[in-house]
Amino acid sequence: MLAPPHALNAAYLTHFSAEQSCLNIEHFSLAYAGKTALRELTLSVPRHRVTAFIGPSGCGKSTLLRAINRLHDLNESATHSGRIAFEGEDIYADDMHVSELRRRIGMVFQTPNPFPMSIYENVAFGLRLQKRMSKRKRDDIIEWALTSAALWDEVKDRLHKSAWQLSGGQQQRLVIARTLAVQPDILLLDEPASALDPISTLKIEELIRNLKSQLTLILVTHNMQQAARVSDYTAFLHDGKLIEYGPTDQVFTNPHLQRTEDYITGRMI
Ligand SMILES: Nc1ncnc2c1ncn2[C@@H]1O[C@H](COP(=O)(O)OP(=O)(O)OP(=O)(O)O)[C@@H](O)[C@H]1O
Repeated sequence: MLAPPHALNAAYLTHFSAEQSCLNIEHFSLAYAGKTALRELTLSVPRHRVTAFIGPSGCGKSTLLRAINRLHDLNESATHSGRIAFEGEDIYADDMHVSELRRRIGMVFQTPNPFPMSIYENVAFGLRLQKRMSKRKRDDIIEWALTSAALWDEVKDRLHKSAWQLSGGQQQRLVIARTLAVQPDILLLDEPASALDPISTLKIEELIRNLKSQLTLILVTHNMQQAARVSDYTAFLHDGKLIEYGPTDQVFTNPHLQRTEDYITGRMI
């Protein structure tokens, strides 16, 4: 059991201790071509929990998620200050191994993006980098990843068929399986169900709830019901700032701040 969060720096900004959290964002700011997108964010993310980032369009949710995965590295206009520490290590340190960081912190995007290859090869993709792995071991991991992504039963008889023959919802679960196969510690999900039908969306939500026994999840969503259904903690961002952060039940039923309530009840879009 996770101990209750402690050391609140303000009643509406929950803070987790170093033992409770795997990711610590400290005074992190980011600008695109000098235009500020994130302002002095300080936030810690608890292990084996689902944390939702919510807020109006343009508030910086995806920018923050991409910063955690160092996806701004190739964008010369993006500049940042402050620190993001993963298990105590500064992810922007000069000696950080970025591909290893991205193995340990996987990311799934809004639109399913399976590679143009078979279902099996999609999940095997990251494992092929580990040259010494036997086929038997690789097959076991592929079955485990597809089972964890709640897809195994639907694809076990057609593993060598093209991934593009799957439905959109199945493709998104395949992408999650591909990410899980390399055994990340954190899974970042950027509106993973927004392109899917309601039934596929519910499957992804169930999957998210089940996966937290294995890893830590961070979910960006526009869908308030989805955040309420799947997350344990919710961070509300507005205009690049962290406004309120706390247990999802509390943020949704009894928020501390009027601005949070206005957003959750649809009075602020
Ligand atoms: N690559 C980029 N170059 C320049 N500005 C960007 C870039 N990406 C995002 N922005 C700007 O940064 C701000 C935050 O955008 P971001 O996409 O992170 O917000 P968001 O909360 O995820 O929005 P949405 O919910 O609409 O996806 C916005 O003003 C956006 O226009």
